[in-house]
Amino acid sequence: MPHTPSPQTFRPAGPLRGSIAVPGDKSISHRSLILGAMAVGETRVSGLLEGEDVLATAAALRAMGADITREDDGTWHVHGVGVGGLLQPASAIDCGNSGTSARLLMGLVASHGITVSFTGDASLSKRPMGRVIDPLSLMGASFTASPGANGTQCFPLMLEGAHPAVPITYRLPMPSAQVKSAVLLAGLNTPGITTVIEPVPTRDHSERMLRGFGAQLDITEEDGARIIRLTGQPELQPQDLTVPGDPSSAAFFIVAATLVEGSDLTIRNVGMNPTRAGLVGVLRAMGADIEELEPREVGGEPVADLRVRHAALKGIEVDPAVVPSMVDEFPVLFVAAALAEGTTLTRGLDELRVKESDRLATMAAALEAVGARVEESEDGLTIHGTGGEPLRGTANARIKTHLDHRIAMSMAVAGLASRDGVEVDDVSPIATSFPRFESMLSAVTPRPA
Ligand SMILES: O=C(O)C1=C[C@@H](OP(=O)(O)O)[C@@H](O)[C@H](O)C1
Ligand SMILES: C=C(OP(=O)(O)O)C(=O)O
Repeated sequence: MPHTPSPQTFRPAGPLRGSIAVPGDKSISHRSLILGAMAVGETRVSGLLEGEDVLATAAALRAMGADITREDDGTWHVHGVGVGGLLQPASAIDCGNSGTSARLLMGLVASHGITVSFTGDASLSKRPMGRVIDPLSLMGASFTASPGANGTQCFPLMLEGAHPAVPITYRLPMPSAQVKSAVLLAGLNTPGITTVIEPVPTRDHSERMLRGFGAQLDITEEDGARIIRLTGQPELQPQDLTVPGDPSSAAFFIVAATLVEGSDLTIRNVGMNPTRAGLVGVLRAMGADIEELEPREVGGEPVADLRVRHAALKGIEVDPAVVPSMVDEFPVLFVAAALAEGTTLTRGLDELRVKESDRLATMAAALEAVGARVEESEDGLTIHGTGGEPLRGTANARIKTHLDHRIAMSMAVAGLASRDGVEVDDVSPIATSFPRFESMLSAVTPRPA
């Protein structure tokens, strides 16, 4: 079906005030459905993110035999097929815009004796799949992929799973939780021990949840690398799960409240897993006022309420070591940097070029279009901030979002801190990760009379 864009203008607004709870964590939501589908019996999930990406994972798992339903009270029930129990789907699995669905499901399927076609939207079809094809091929799966730009292997593709698959030891060539998780999920139905070596730690939700479902997972550290060993073919036990709020969704409100004068906003139930919470530390180093209230644990993950008050920001040099813990938050950090006093320098962001869009090029163009001063390098942006002066906004131009939800939401935040407002070309991709973003933003930002 051809995609019909929905343009939208985000205008300057008054202070953000009150209290909100952002929707469930996208990464944890995908994993709770996937591991629920691999358990025998009923897993119950509350707080699941009902965004298009997660719904694509649910539809895929249903097509392969899991029974997944939603109760009127918002609780999801997953009746799993057990490790090794996936069935051949009747038609292609459509992952939509979701890299996480694509790569995690490819891993899951790779050690089942089934053949599956995978498809996705125009954005997903440009993203590199060789990074999961390589290790999954070593495990015995075979692939017929579509050729992408510069010799990459892309969607649509056909995956013929291996049964039995071969356990491997795989050292991640790039910091990617999706690749790590794909290999571990393939390892579930593989006899013996599958090992992933992670030189740079990435989000660890898969590891936490695999243990929670009863898999045997040994994690050690050697020379700064994490070594994760999964014993194959466990019987996973169904769980009652609560998904914490998504720090990547909270990020837009954290930055918006920091930038708009007079703001005092509390964001409840935000996941604070150290492998995800890098943005809070970087914003604090820039001068942000973010208070952590009632730190606690929800569903095996650290969580807190965040009280964010307006503060003037200063540009900094962002340590490349924090990149994996805030990889999806850079687009909105760039907006914060554009309004800070002085220069913000970012490096080590090569992975941003292979997300829903090339987020370095897309954000450099978007910020320039609203009057910011930006220099793009191979692996980062250097941004010379206005020192708090509002950005000009889009005059007669529309920001190109390239089917990228994070660009649309980041530029919506830029609109709040602009003089003339910011018009983005398409807000529909926001529904992939944060369907209620616009209504929540309106609820906490009364328009100036
Ligand atoms: O594992 C996950 O749930 C995710 C991992 C990250 O991708 P990479 O593994 O490609 O870095 C992140 O950008 C994505 O939004 C979600
Ligand atoms: C990169 C993202 O997601 P995915 O890889 O699942 O498409 C994101 O949500 O920013």
